[in-house]
Amino acid sequence: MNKTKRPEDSLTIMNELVLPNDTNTLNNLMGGRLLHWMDIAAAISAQKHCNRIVVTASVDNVSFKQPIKLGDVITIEAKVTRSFNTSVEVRLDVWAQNIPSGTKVKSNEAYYTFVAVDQSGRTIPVPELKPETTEELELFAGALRRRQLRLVLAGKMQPDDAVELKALFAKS
Ligand SMILES: CC(=O)SCCNC(=O)CCNC(=O)[C@H](O)C(C)(C)COP(=O)(O)OP(=O)(O)OC[C@H]1O[C@@H](n2cnc3c(N)ncnc32)[C@H](O)[C@@H]1OP(=O)(O)O
Repeated sequence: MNKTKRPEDSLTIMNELVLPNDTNTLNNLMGGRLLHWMDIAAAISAQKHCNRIVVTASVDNVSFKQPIKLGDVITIEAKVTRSFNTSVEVRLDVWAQNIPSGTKVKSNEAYYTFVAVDQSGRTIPVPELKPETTEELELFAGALRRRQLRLVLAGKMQPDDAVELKALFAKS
């Protein structure tokens, strides 16, 4: 059976320079280009955890808080937060750095879900994840609720079965 992994084992850091071909007419990074880079970084991270081919199953809400400008350096950090049966959740943090002015701002956060598949596209089990730090334990706990929310929204889980998610809204 698959060996247990740590979140650190899947850490992936990707850098990209925003070039003219990546921007709109206001010289801002196109959202679709950033989502593409995020998908690649997250897929590499999921593959490091699974040691398998992975496919993107879903992308949670990604908000663009402020424009990223031409010439900025994008840093995308991706790490697996939790594994389930055949799927893993990957968290992404994105920063935009303007090297001449010395500024670096957090621009995006997101969660992507990947499913491990064999050469025929059949889903296969993934290794267990053992969180270690306080932050990793918090992300691990939250991953169960985020999974329930995305599966309910995708019509793949009955709301009544989303026990941990519903508990968030229960009156004490
Ligand atoms: C890196 C890339 O960009 S790859 C290219 C883009 N992605 C693709 O082409 C993927 C196309 N989609 C597929 O191949 C299929 O829908 C799959 C493999 C993702 C899921 O197949 P399904 O037949 O729905 O499989 P099934 O219902 O058995 O679920 C398998 C796993 O997917 C998860 N899953 C299915 N749909 C979703 C969803 N919308 N969101 C999150 N997880 C999902 C399930 O929870 C399950 O995880 P678990 O085994 O850990 O509990």
